[in-house]
Amino acid sequence: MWRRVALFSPMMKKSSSSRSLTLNQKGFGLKVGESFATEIINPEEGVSPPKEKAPFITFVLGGPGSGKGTQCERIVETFGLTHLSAGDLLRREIAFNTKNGAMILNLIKEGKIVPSEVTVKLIQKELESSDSRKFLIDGFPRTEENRVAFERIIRADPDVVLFFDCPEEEMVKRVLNRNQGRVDDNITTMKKRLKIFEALNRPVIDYYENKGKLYTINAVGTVDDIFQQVLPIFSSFEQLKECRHVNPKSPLGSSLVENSS
Ligand SMILES: Nc1ncnc2c1ncn2[C@@H]1O[C@H](COP(=O)(O)OP(=O)(O)OP(=O)(O)O)[C@@H](O)[C@H]1O
Ligand SMILES: Nc1ccn([C@@H]2O[C@H](COP(=O)(O)O)[C@@H](O)[C@H]2O)c(=O)n1
Ligand SMILES: [Mg+2]
Repeated sequence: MWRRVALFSPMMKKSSSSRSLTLNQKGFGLKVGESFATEIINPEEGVSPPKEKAPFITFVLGGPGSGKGTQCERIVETFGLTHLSAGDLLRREIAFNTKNGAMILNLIKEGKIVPSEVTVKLIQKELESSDSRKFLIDGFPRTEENRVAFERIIRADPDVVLFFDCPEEEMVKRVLNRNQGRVDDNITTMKKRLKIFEALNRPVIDYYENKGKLYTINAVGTVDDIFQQVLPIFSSFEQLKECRHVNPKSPLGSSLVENSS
C-alpha cells in the first residue's frame, strides 16, 4: 500500500529528486482515509520526514502485436515489476460481466478506445491495492486523453516509457497467429486498430519523446534479441536493483538481490 507523508516546511520539501517531490506532494490521487498514513513532523525541530519514494512507473507502448505483453513477461521475471495490462483489465470486466462489460466488449470488437475514466479507474484500483512499488503499465496510455486522465486521477508521471517499434506487416502476422481466442484478433479489427494506433498513439509517443522519457526499441527480431535492448534501460535504475523474482538465466540474475517482501 502507498503511504502519504505530510510536509510542513519548505525545508522539508527538499528532495533528491524533483520528480518524486511532485509525486509525493500530490499523493498519487489516494483517497483520504484509505490506506493513508500522515506523519506529522515539527518544523521547529527540522527533522527530516522518512523518505517515502514514489512508485516506479513504466508505460509500455507499441502497436497491436508489437510484442508488449511478451516483453513485459521478461521484464517481470528479471526485475520483479508488477505487470498491469490495460487490455487485460478491460477484458476482465467483460469476463465478469460488470456494468461496463458490454460497452467495453463492443469497443474492443471495433478496435476503439474505451473512455479513459473507465480504464484509469481500473488501473487505479490495481495500484492502490498492490504492495508493489514498481509497475509496468502495458497498453497505456493509448491516447492523449488517456494520458491526461492518468495525470488527473492518479497524479503521477511515468519514470520510463518504452515504445516497441514494429512494422505493420509484422504486427499483422503476429496478431493473426496469436491464437488466444481474442475477439479483436482478426484482419478486419486489426486494420482498425492499426489506424487508431497511428492516429491516437503517435501524439503520446511524441509527448514522452519531448520529455526525454521515451526509449524506442526495435521490435523486430527474436524475443531474446529484443529483450537485450530492454535490459540496459532497466539496469540503470537503482530502484530496480532489489528484485523479487530473479531469473537465473538473465544476464543480470546473479547480481540482483532477492527480496521476498
Ligand atoms: N519477437 C517476436 N517474434 C515473433 N513473434 C512474437 C515476438 N514477440 C511476440 N510474438 C508473438 O506475437 C504475438 C503478439 O505478441 P504480444 O501479445 O506480446 O503483443 P502485444 O503488443 O501485447 O499485442 P496487443 O497490443 O494486441 O495485446 C504473440 O503470439 C507472441 O507470442
Ligand atoms: N488504454 C487502453 C488499452 C486497451 N484498450 C482497448 O482494449 C483493446 C485491446 O488492448 P491490448 O492492449 O490488449 O491490445 C484495444 O484495442 C482497445 O479496444 C483501450 O481502449 N484503452
Ligand atoms: Mg498485449
